[in-house]
Amino acid sequence: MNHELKMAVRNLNFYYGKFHALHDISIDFHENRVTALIGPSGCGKSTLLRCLNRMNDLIAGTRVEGEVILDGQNIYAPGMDVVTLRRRVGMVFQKPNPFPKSVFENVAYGLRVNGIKDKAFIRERVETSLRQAALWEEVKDRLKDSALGLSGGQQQRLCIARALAVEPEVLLMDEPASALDPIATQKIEELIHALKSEYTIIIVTHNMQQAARVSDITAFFYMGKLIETDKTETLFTRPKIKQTEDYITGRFG
Ligand SMILES: Nc1ncnc2c1ncn2[C@@H]1O[C@H](COP(=O)(O)OP(=O)(O)OP(=O)(O)O)[C@@H](O)[C@H]1O
Repeated sequence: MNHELKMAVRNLNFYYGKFHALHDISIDFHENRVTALIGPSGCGKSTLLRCLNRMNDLIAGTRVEGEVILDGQNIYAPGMDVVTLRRRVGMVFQKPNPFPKSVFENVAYGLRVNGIKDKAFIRERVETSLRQAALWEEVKDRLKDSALGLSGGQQQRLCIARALAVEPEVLLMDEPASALDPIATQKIEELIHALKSEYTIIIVTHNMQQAARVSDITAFFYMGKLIETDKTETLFTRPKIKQTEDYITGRFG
């Protein structure tokens, strides 16, 4: 598989008002790799994830310094089209958040927002995305039913299908399985594994076993700082920094 550099964060500082939430973060994300961001609650994992598609722009009083480079282009440079950026860098949230619309319309939504009107194309994208999200077989006979009638695990796979429909290049996942039972969690983890052949995936997780299972690279954060990044196996078996070791052995956090 090709592991070209896809995104590079360079000397990123992030502030919520006066609160300095991320300190001088530099990290690379590669194609066809899953990178897990781990660390105790409040260490800045979700903040960093939201910096990668400028979701934090929506929060008043925030400020960013440094660069996030996507295919060689700084996403914070003036003139960057944020709608295009968010199409290229899709996001799945912690709690499944389908719209109160049909299964079909949930997946078609991003295409319609992007101005696509070709019905046959939309149908094809909806089916392909639902297949990629391993949900097609379960919903193919209920495409017109409300998405709110699906189980929590199905709703989360629907949200993944919705993110995939617009053909993103990078997929950001903020604790995508934390609201799900073990069987639904396993499905999401299998899905992440299958999707990495096509995407660059960055996942925030509280669950260290999950990070160990799904990711190739793990980054450990503590109090807004990136402490250590390594191959997942190395980070969990031979961490180089004491804080990482204390965290993964359960001595704090
Ligand atoms: N909208 C906001 N306004 C002000 N401060 C915020 C906001 N969102 C997050 N913070 C603060 O920024 C810091 C990092 O939060 P963030 O949510 O990124 O951490 P996290 O590592 O993802 O935590 P968790 O694992 O609990 O979700 C925390 O101190 C948090 O209180």
